[in-house]
Amino acid sequence: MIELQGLTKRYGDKTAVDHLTFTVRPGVVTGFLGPNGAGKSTTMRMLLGLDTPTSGDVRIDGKHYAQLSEPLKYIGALLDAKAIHGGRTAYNHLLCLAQSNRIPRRRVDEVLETVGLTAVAKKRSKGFSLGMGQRLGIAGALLGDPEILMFDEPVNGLDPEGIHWIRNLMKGLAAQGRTVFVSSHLMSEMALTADHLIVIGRGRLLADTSMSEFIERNSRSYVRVRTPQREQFKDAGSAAGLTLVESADGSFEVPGADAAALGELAARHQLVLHELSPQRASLEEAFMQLTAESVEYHAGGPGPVPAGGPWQPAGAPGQPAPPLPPGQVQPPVVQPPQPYQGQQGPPVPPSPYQQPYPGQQGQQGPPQQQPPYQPPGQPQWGAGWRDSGKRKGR
Ligand SMILES: Nc1ncnc2c1ncn2[C@@H]1O[C@H](COP(=O)(O)OP(=O)(O)OP(=O)(O)O)[C@@H](O)[C@H]1O
Repeated sequence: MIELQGLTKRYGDKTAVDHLTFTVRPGVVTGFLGPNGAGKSTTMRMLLGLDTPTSGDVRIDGKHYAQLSEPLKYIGALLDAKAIHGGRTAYNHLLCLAQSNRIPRRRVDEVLETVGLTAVAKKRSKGFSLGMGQRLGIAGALLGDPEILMFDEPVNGLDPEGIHWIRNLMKGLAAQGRTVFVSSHLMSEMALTADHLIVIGRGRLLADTSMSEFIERNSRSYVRVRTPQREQFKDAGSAAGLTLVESADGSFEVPGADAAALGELAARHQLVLHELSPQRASLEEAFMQLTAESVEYHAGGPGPVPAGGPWQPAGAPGQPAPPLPPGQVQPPVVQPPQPYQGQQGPPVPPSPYQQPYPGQQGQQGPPQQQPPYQPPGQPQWGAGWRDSGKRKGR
């Protein structure tokens, strides 16, 4: 578990992290989102003791990072894939990490196999592509078989197969009851991976809620209707007290409507429908809606949220988001995460360790959104050396 209490970091006049209080719980993948410069990396650095908080506190399983002996056995992190000694081979890089935390040498081979880098283990990392560097960073995070894993933009530079692999890896680690905290700008990927979301903007907490609640609260749902009898449908809808918004493509958007009721309305008036589909915003749309006021670095051209566009915050249908006074942010949306699956959920699947990533040795990847690696009877790596008393400081 990771706990932040009033965590604040100032660099001169700049407040990078502003009184952040939240808890990252085990058993779920928690996504950490925010626009560029929101303070995600600074928060993660403070967690690992790489930056000192100006005020507030951050703890890992109740301890400060500096209090952990052999910290790789508690928390594994990938912050910057390029932050490695380029002259070292992948194997030696991991061996150095392992030896500094009294992790057995055989574990290096295991994590290299897990991330699919065995074939290049003896190559210097300075020749690695971005994706290979990411894999090496992930291997380092997994090295100590920690209960807490933290990844800053882990899919950066990974090919589609690699993205699929890391998604399943993270879900599998969470399903084992571990704490998985991951930042990403790839909203489509986050939507597939994270169960819970922490969203920050300009260093402040904007939301701490489940994925579904986040999308529901920060977007508007509607039903799309397409009919060749547009005028008759308009009349029938108006008579029923519905608001019909005509789209440029000729379809109607009916906010707050129930698709079944609309179908029955059309049937009563003997109207032909070519489409009747409930629409829900994507995570990306909900994210842009919530963080619109917090974006510091805009590209040229129109802003990130279409003014008066179809997506409006929940509770204000048909109205653009009201501007906030300077220096203020929306009150955070805070909802407790789902119960720890390790306690109340289905049995925890075996460790993914020792399984090469999909594509290695011609293996097929597991189906999307399924726990990834379920080799029956596969021993969980780490149990041996942990039980033999080598794990210190717990
Ligand atoms: N060492 C530093 N000195 C001064 N300012 C810093 C330092 N590190 C970060 N900042 C500033 O703090 C703010 C937060 O930066 P941070 O890198 O944590 O954001 P981020 O959410 O990780 O952004 P991105 O998504 O672009 O990686 C930014 O305005 C950044 O310029």
